This record gives sequence, structure tokens and C-alpha cells, in this order.
Amino acid sequence: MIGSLSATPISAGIPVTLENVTKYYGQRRILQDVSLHVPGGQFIAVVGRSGCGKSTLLRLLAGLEQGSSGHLRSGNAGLLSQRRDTRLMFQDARLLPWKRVIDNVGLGLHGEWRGQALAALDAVGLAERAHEWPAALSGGQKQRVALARALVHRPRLLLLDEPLGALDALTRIEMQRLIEQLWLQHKFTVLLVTHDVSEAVALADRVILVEQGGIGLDLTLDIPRPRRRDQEALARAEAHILARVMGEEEVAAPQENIAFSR
Ligand SMILES: Nc1ncnc2c1ncn2[C@@H]1O[C@H](COP(=O)(O)OP(=O)(O)OP(=O)(O)O)[C@@H](O)[C@H]1O
Repeated sequence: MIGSLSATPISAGIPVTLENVTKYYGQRRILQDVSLHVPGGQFIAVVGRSGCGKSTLLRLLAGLEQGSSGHLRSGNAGLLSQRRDTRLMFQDARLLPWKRVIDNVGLGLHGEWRGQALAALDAVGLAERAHEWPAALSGGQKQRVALARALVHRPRLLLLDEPLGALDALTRIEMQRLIEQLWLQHKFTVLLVTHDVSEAVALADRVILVEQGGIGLDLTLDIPRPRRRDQEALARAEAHILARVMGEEEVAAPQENIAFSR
């Protein structure tokens, strides 16, 4: 029998705070004095030009990299428990081809893990493919497995590094809906790096633009859900962010459901 992830909800999201974080690679300064507070359960999209430091920011939050200076705080929890509560998902699913789907999801679990792995696969709509090899799955299905592999650990902070970047447009929208639905259900904290500004405004509570080593724009989107893709508020937010990314003149003044804190 398939257990249910929703019957045993993932604990609520943890807050994370960066304080004056600077990151160098060799002599190159990638991030400078970045301060950012992410309240627990918030969904943040991180956008910016290629190479601006979005993935670096995510890796710092994941504890995979250390800042050259500054501090990372994670609510009341120490760094170790923050790492335990954090899962990452990348553009490629990174499944082990010699392990069946369910064994990929259960990697690192102990004890009676099969029920949990099956529940996570069920949550992403792939329970019936549990005993197949990754090679038999489409790109979108592989990303669903990667999502299940993250969910099974009950993350309280989910870091998504352009996870939908390689998917076709329709599969991408389906995955966006799935991620939003799981987030609404479990309320983990999400940081999603994306090149797709329409994806950012469709999903996020808040959009952050990384530019010139800092946070150039910090937009709170108070747009009710479910959001419709043809909604004018989304189009206006997208136009504003794109204009900033492209370094153009500011477009139309912000409307009432968009708040700028930077
Ligand atoms: N391990 C590393 N060693 C040296 N330089 C690095 C390393 N990782 C990233 N960089 C450099 O840091 C800068 C920021 O990289 P990062 O991957 O964070 O950018 P990004 O905004 O995520 O880019 P993209 O959108 O193209 O994925 C780039 O100039 C990159 O070459």
C-alpha cells in the first residue's frame, strides 16, 4: 500500500538569513555584502543574468560553499540541522542509472524506507513507475523522480537550481503546478533559481534580482493564488523585472499588489 506524504506533513519551512555575505572565487568577487532574510515557508524566485551569482547564492544557502565573509543564520537551528533539513534539485535529475526508480528515491534512507519512497513517488504522480529503470523515463518524469527524492527527506528548505530549464513548455507548466501544489501542502521554504521571469512571477511570493554582486531588486508579489497565466498583474510584474534585468528604463509604476523593498 502506498503511504501518504500529506497524512504526515513535512514540517513547516525554516527561515534563513544571510548577513553581509561576500563570496570570492580566487580573486573574483562574485557576491558582495549580500543580506537577505527569507521567512519560513516563503517561496522566493531568484533571477538575474547568466553568471551573476544565482547558483552561488543557492550553494551558500545549502552549505555547499562557505562565504568569504559574513554570516548565514537559519532560524533558531544550527547550521548542521539546517543542512539536514535542506534539499537541492538541479537542472539534470542526477539519477543513478543502475538503480531502479524507487531505489533512487530511497537513497540514503534506512529502515522501512520503501513505503516512504513510494509515497513520495505517489505525490509526484509516478508510483506506478517505481520499479522501472531511469532510462525508461522522459526528462519531465526524471525531474519528478528527483523531486520525490527531495520530498522523501521532508525538507524544510528546498533549493531549486533551474530544475525545469531543460523541459518543454507544457511539461514545464505541469511541473510548476506540481511544485506549487506541494509547496502549498507542505509549506517548506523554497528558493527557485530560474531564467524564466514568467515562471518566477507565476510561482513566487517574492522575486529577487541578483546583479553586480548584490540584490538589485526585491519584489514582493501579493497576487492571490491560484494565479492565472493571463493575469494582468503577472504580466506587469514580469515586464518590470525584465526591464530591470535588461537594464532598461523603469517601466510602468508598480501596482498595488507589488511591493518594492529595494
Ligand atoms: N567553483 C567555481 N570556481 C570559480 N569560479 C566559479 C565557480 N563557480 C562559479 N564560478 C563563477 O562565479 C560566477 C557566478 O556563477 P554562478 O554559477 O553562481 O552564476 P549563475 O548566475 O547561476 O549563472 P547561470 O545563470 O549561467 O547558471 C561565474 O562567473 C562563474 O564562472
